[in-house]
Amino acid sequence: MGLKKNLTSVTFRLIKSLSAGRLQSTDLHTMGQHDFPELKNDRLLKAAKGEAVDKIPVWIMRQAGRYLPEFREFRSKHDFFKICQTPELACEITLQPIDRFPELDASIIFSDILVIPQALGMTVEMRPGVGPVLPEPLVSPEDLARLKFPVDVSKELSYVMEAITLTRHKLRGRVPLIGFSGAPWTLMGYMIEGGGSKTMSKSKKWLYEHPAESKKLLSILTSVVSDYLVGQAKAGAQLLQVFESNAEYLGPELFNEFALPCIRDISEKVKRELGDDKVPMTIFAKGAHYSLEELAQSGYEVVGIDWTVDPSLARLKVGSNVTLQGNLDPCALYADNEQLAQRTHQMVDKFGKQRYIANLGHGIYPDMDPAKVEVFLKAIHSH
Ligand SMILES: Cc1c2[nH]c(c1CCC(=O)O)Cc1[nH]c(c(CCC(=O)O)c1C)Cc1[nH]c(c(CCC(=O)O)c1C)Cc1[nH]c(c(C)c1CCC(=O)O)C2
Repeated sequence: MGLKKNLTSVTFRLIKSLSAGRLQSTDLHTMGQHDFPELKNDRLLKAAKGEAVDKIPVWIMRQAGRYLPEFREFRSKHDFFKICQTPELACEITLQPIDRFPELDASIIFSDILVIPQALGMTVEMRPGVGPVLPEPLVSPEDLARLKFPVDVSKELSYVMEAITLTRHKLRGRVPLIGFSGAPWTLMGYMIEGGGSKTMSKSKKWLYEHPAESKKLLSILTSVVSDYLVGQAKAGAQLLQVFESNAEYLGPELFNEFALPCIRDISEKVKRELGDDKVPMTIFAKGAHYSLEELAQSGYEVVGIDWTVDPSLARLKVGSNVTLQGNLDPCALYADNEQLAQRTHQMVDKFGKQRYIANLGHGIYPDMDPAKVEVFLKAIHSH
């Protein structure tokens, strides 16, 4: 019943986009909610569920981005968040790496983790050469009153749901579509620091100085992130990845007290809400090598690891009930082709072919030669 209502409202918004001239009429014809094109490449989903695969599935974090000349060309004409907010622009960027690299086994919707602080009423700008800036960060717990909560994500972030539905159609079943969100602690960090930070000391200060208010903020974020992920799955995302990119600033104690409970709550809420329409979920907590055992027990089918973690040790820690994802050093793509292929093969040897999704250990760097991506992808598939 809830699902039906949600789908109807997504379709309604697509029709509104059409009448506003944002979509072509041909888009609407192919947009029946229950007739997505049949998936032709299900390696990613099979590996996530622990089923055998013919080849190791591979994709790349930040695969749609500045290392692609076609992205830079597109970006020179459009504002970053304008792309995120315009379904057909987000769709076009999502498809760029898929069109270029036939070896990719997954697409990830073009967006950003910082659309959540925006939905909560905060201003976020993407400044060239700087990265994201939140000009009015949360300074003290009184600032929590500034957040617009509760928030109806199906309204505030409807553009992401529309982009997902449109992209599922435009992919024509070539590969599955991944939806994503930032995890609460990582989002809290940006909201307090006002952007990136080398230490996260302002947001860590909150954890020590205002633990109850920190938990309140984290619980607001947990609720919004859960609704957001449910909405993405209903709109057509076939796997959901949660990015806890700032786990590296916490040690096991702070992580277990503040970040992990939210990560657990999110998988539980999302799975409960989706019921029979559940999709596999991935947790990527960058730098949380100290918590791999706990992460493997936190309700996610896939645990992503960064490049500092040895794959064999990670497997020992997580056991055999989860799929591992990762973890080539993004800088290994600067090596010559032969060395890159060799290092990629060594990595796969350590992970093994079962319950494994190949990726880099973090996002690809903007100055990377796209030809190196092809070497990496081919080395995975030829293994
Ligand atoms: C921490 C984080 C952010 N955003 C994201 C994370 C988690 C993953 C990670 O740890 O890298 C996630 C993200 N951001 C982007 C995607 C798109 C999908 C994809 O992976 O292809 C995804 C999955 C686009 C983007 N997000 C951003 C760009 C580049 C901005 C530009 O085009 O000017 C892209 C393509 C900007 C961004 N957005 C963010 C930062 C710190 C930056 C600046 C750093 C940088 O420039 O790479 C916040």
